[in-house]
Amino acid sequence: MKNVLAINAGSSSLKFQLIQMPEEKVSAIGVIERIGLDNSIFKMEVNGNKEKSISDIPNHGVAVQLLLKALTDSGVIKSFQEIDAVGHRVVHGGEYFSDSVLITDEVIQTIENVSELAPLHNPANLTGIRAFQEILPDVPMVAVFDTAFHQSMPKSSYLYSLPKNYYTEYGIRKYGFHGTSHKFVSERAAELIGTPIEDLRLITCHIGNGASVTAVEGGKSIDTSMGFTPLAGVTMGTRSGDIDPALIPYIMDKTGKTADEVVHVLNKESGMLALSGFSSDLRDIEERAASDERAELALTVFAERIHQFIGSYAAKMSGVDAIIFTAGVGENSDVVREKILTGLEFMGVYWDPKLNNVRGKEQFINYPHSPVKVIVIPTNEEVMIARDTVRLS
Ligand SMILES: Nc1ncnc2c1ncn2[C@@H]1O[C@H](COP(=O)(O)OP(=O)(O)O)[C@@H](O)[C@H]1O
Ligand SMILES: CC(=O)OP(=O)(O)O
Ligand SMILES: [Mg+2]
Repeated sequence: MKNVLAINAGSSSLKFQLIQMPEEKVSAIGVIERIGLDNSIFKMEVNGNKEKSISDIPNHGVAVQLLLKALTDSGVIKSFQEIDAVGHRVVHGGEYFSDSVLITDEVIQTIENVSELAPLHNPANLTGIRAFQEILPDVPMVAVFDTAFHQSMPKSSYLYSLPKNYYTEYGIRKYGFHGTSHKFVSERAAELIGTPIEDLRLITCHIGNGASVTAVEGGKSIDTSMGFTPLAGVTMGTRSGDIDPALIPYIMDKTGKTADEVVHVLNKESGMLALSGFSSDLRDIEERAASDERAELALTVFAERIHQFIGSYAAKMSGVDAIIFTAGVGENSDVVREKILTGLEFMGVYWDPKLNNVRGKEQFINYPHSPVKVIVIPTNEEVMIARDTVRLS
């Protein structure tokens, strides 16, 4: 048996799960938020017991120390020595990684080199890796990339229609993200359907705060809605998704903002937050939709973009065997799923409103006679991280 710690480090947060492998049993789960601010929050759940504490956690190094101390204090492990390996989510691996990898100095250098491509995510991931290296120098660590699963995309999907040297000199291309989740739910869908994944055409919809849709043919990602960065594709919580690129200089001109400031607006002040005018959180928006026109319109835009991607990927694969919904919204919102699926009957999608009334658990929501299956599958990026960590450490 091995104890694997799966880490998802953000700029101001650190999510963790301690997982017993190969049983895939979660022995502790938690999150540290507001790192670097005052009143940082530490939350952990062990065997159904929840604990929460507030203190100032100035950096990720201190957060890691606190996390390890909490794990030993709670008795899940007796000492740090019982942690056999640590797996880290790394958002951007560029074209260097088509699989997870054991972390070496060279790997860290490469992740650092591609940080420019994901300035919101990679530096935070690296901070997490370094903090663990310092405290657990002899424990093997593995990096699991959001981009890896999408490295199978053909050139025709990942090349932008731009001068060739932009790709060859600057690495400008579509990379795609949430790959760990798209891979997890496609493998699980094949198991549930009972058909080898090699024989399936799947469309996986990861709809959380960040959202992306992927075409998975024969178990491989062949196209995905996010792009060079996680800003592209469908409308998200605070991200615009696809817009006309000519808007950027136009907005700069009209508002006096710099390019960086406009990109910040597109990442943090757009999407559902901008459309609804009050929240990026889907629960808030659903609650008000009946009485608030802007909230209802936000829901419609959100669902319509995903609906269109499904049509486009079905065209690309000359058909689809199953559509999969996952992540916070995909797993929980029958309202959004209904809006996305309505009107897809022309391509053989027949879904049952009764079965669609489901939250947070695996369920087929199509009628038995539907040629296209529709499945809700809770994602589990952490267990994927733990599996790869065991395989590579
Ligand atoms: N029961 C629910 N009904 C509707 N939406 C939900 C529900 N639970 C969570 N969500 C939505 O899921 C989103 C967060 O998804 P999540 O996958 O946790 O995002 P991320 O990992 O990107 O932070 C939020 O918009 C939240 O409102
Ligand atoms: C890559 C990405 O968009 O991740 P998240 O949804 O966690 O923000
Ligand atoms: Mg997520």
